[in-house]
Amino acid sequence: MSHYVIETSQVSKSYGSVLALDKVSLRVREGSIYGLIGDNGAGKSTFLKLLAGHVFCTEGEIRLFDQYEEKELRRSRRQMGFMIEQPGLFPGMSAEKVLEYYRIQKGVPGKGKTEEMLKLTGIWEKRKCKCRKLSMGQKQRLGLAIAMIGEPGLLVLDEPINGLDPSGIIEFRRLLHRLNAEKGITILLSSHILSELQQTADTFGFLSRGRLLEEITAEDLAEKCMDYLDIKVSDTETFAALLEKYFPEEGFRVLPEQTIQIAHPRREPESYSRLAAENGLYLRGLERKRASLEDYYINLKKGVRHV
Ligand SMILES: Nc1ncnc2c1ncn2[C@@H]1O[C@H](COP(=O)(O)OP(=O)(O)OP(=O)(O)O)[C@@H](O)[C@H]1O
Repeated sequence: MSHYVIETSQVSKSYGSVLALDKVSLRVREGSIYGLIGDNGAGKSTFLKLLAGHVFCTEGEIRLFDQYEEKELRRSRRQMGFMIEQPGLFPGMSAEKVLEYYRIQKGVPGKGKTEEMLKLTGIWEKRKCKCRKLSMGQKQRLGLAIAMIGEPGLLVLDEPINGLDPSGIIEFRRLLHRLNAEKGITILLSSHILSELQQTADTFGFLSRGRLLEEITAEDLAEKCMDYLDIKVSDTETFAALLEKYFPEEGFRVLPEQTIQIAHPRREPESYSRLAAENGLYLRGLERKRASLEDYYINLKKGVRHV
């Protein structure tokens, strides 16, 4: 049975007259990498700050590791690592000293932890470098090391890939996958870079204007963001039989108007038209349709239902 480390129920947050979050009920399964997707101002940071206890909700309930009372929530947060807003990186201090400062501040025993985290996050080589001289990517890594220093079971990262160059993004993504796979850490991260989240997360939550429009697993999303080929053919029954015989691994369904739809086609469109022509069938049309995560999100915001 799935166990959820984060569960919010009908959580709302207003800043004066601005309703930043509107009845958000969201669940993060233990062991997952959850991507919170939303445009600028959608409420992502506010949601993550609520989890961190930096701001409080005006309505609703938050559960962290099954706890919901304020005192217990504070205890739960000690099992969490946060990278929300830039952590205080003292410009004149070395990366190692800064991490050591946070280790002591968090009461984590053993100087060896600092070394371990510097190595784990890939900035060991830069440990003597002053923070002001670190690149953006190195600062992000140090930020992650700070979030990781208490060996949390759950990481909450707000736009962690912001400002990283393409290779930095790839490296950071690999690092997150490693932390998830090898250390079993659950990760909740936000981003407005959809294509990147698509490669990182296994579950998605779409936030728009403070409302959670949908939660969906990567599997279901892949199904809905489908890549398919619509083939209009003179005789669908015969063509279906040909597909079964010659291309048995293709998944297809027969639609109205003499159309056969192939999901995730494995061949180039010409292969299908050739199959039809060689067997005396007349091809009336062939159309490839693809929907990206971007398309999906845009349609979701417009209220378009996906089936
Ligand atoms: N401290 C604050 N005081 C007043 N309004 C705020 C405050 N913080 C956020 N807001 C408003 O709440 C809404 C949600 O903001 P939030 O920062 O949570 O969005 P976001 O999805 O993280 O956006 P971005 O991607 O731009 O960081 C916005 O309309 C914003 O202007």
